[in-house]
Amino acid sequence: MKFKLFRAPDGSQGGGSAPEAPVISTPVVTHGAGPVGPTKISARDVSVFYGDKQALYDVSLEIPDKTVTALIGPSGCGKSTFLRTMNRMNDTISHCRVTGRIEMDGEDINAKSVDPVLLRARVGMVFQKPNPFPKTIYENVAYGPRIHGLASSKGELDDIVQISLKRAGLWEEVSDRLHSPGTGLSGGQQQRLVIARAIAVEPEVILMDEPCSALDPIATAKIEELIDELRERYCIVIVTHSMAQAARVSQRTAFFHLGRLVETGPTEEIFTNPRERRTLDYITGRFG
Ligand SMILES: Nc1ncnc2c1ncn2[C@@H]1O[C@H](COP(=O)(O)OP(=O)(O)OP(=O)(O)O)[C@@H](O)[C@H]1O
Repeated sequence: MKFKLFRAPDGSQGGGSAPEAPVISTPVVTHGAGPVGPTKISARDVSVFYGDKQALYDVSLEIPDKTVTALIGPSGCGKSTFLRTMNRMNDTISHCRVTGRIEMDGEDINAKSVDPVLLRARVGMVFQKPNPFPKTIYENVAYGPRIHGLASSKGELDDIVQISLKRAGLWEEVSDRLHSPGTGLSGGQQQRLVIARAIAVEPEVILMDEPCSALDPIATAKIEELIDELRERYCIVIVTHSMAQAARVSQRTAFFHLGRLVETGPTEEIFTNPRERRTLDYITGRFG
């Protein structure tokens, strides 16, 4: 599989001169050696505007299946904006306009025929702050399958709830209190509950927007382990401010700066031998 970094017609993506190798002397632990899947999502020349203000400029990026892709870059560079284009969450912001093309499995996700609610079931999202519904643990997970008609009986729904909680690594901790409020769980457990909720509607892609930033180191480690397990089954895209986290959990990394995609590639390469000076400066903490 060959991954391309498409450049804007004026060649402006990237910019700056390539740094000289070797660039980093400290060892970086990555899962980057594993194979990546075929392209799941393909973004071409995607620009996003909030009113008159342009937040993303001609971003073109191929996102592989069965792989964790990390989006990194300084605050305000457009990571979350780009993440939201992949399940049309930007549609919910009235002054937001998206141009360019985003395909999932070769289909234009912005086509008139695509129902955004169904798209968001296929492309689930996990936010920074765990946001369980004010319902029981069981109902948090059962809600989506029920409204999408995925279970034909109570028994089937019970199975979906159990499988989803197991895949999210939470079953052991909650199997004896499924009918207690989801909001009564710890922050890390709530985040895994939210992941179970996303999994329950059989998504193909899971978008994660800084999913560990509200969690302590132990809960963070559990979520990172879970992400590593989930990648066998799903296409995962994670926005993170933590270089260490990007290096630990992802196989591909895309570095954004000032609304542009500067560089993308295998995580190990981005962290040890980036092509662009700006990437090097960011990962070595010179800005951001
Ligand atoms: N709803 C919105 N309305 C107007 N401007 C917005 C909105 N959301 C984001 N922006 C602007 O778009 C730009 C990109 O923001 P975005 O949140 O995508 O960046 P980010 O890289 O995810 O930042 P952070 O790491 O701080 O979350 C910023 O200038 C931000 O102020």
